[in-house]
Amino acid sequence: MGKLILVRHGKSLWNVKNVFTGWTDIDLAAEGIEEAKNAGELIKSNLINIDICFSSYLKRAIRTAWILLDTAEMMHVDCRYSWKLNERHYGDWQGKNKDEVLKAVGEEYFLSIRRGYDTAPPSLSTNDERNPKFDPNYKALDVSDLPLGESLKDTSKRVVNYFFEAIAPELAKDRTVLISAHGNSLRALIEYLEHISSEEIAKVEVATGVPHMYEFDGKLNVTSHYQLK
Ligand SMILES: O=C(O)[C@H](O)COP(=O)(O)O
Repeated sequence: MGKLILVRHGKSLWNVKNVFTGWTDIDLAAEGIEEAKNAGELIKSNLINIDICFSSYLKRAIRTAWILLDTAEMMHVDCRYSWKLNERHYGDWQGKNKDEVLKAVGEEYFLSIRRGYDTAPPSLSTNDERNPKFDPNYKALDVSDLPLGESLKDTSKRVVNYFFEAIAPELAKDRTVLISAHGNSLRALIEYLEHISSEEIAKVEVATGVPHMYEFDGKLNVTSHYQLK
């Protein structure tokens, strides 16, 4: 079985401003570019050879993958992109400052959405300009597949589904796979891979730009996981 490397994109311009981002296509901040370079240096210094790369459709994850591969001198590596690795859709909270939302809705409700498992944020209305159906990047998709606001459970369904559809077959070919994605889409995958309960996943935070390595047995059970530092 191959190895899996998960990396959350480097800090974006909205991470720096503490704004809910979700599916909003915000680029890396200068600090995020440095984090992606650092992740690439770690891959190189640990003599890891990446065979294939997967990223979400969002430029902060795509650029992180490109910078990482460039720094690791592996720009030839094939990259595949899927909306199913996108960040959790943050519904009507997208574009809003996190501290202001917290103040407006109270801590309990805020945390039930931000770190709870099955509570979704307030949905976008179908005619909201932030609805992904208005974004040409998603024009090939069925509108009924496009979220207007997701819980972690909703996010987990599409991410884990994609893992089995596209990524597990590469691991089965003994390939070393890089996934560049997002705080919550990676929490959803980590919850699945490490058998973390839906209560315990609330405490799991994924730092930006830190490569997480996973090794497996022949049945795709995780045998070890560690962070490159
Ligand atoms: O979409 C976002 O705002 C971030 O990528 C993740 O946000 P969170 O840590 O507030 O869930």
